[in-house]
Amino acid sequence: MNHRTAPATGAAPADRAATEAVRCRGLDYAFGETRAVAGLDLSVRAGEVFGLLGPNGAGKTTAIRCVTTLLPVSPGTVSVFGHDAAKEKMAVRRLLGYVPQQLSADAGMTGRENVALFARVFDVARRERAARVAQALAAVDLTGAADRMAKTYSGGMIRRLELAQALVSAPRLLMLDEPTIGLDPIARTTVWDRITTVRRATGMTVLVTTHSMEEAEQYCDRVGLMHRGRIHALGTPAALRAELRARRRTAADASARADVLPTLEDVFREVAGRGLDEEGGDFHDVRNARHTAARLG
Ligand SMILES: Nc1ncnc2c1ncn2[C@@H]1O[C@H](COP(=O)(O)OP(=O)(O)OP(=O)(O)O)[C@@H](O)[C@H]1O
Repeated sequence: MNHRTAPATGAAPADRAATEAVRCRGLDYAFGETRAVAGLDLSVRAGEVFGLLGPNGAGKTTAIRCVTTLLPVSPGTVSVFGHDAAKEKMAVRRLLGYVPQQLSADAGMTGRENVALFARVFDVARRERAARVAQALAAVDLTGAADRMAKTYSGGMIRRLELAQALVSAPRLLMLDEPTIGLDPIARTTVWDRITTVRRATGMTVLVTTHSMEEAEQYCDRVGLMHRGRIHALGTPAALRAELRARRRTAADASARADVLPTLEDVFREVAGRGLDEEGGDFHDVRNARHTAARLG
């Protein structure tokens, strides 16, 4: 196993607050007998796009929900830009925008009303609200459809609407749980284009969970491979692939594959071992639709 930690680990707490957007140490979370997160150590650097990858049930959503303060942190510690998620919940919530897996837009309201609701919930100053709502809708290319009911939107538009809801409070940390699940390739690209553009303009940090190796390679600065509640490998996609090739060469792997640059999926399979096949799971997304749970907001 190759588990590297971010350089910020040894920094003084004040420096960390500026350079480390998310810091989890020894995070554990269990649903009854199921230990969903099991001693998670994770550092997300300020300004990066960090991808949390892993098969179904790896614990990604549970870990993200601990960072959002929606689930309690115990045992372990979680901080967001230096604010403790257990002790300073409101300070943490003010710093982040969260796009959950579950649908969070209300079909019976217009796009603008949906975003305005989030602006109120997230305490955007009343006199700034209309402008900020318009700005968030423009950032996701929904200005033209803003006054239509959300029930008339396509899946891709709904996802962009949810992105606008998360962006309206101008978060320093945007957390997205499988943002492109169920979308066609063009809608996926559009969602990522919008995320990338806003990040470039604002310098916000992005923490995303995904099953898509292609998206991780293309859009994430670093990825953490999560399996059974912990990160098992961490680095840039290119570094992780190069390291696996080096390991195969060192192991005097006689097969031709020792010369071929492995894919990110190869890295994951090596990290997770044979457990994936034995459990009948797969690294690929086994769902092609999103959960339709009650609205979050
Ligand atoms: N509300 C819950 N009650 C009971 N068990 C849960 C609950 N939520 C998650 N779990 C269990 O915790 C484990 C981790 O689930 P989690 O949703 O965090 O994984 P994940 O990596 O996000 O998976 P996916 O890729 O399918 O979204 C799984 O075994 C899951 O069955």
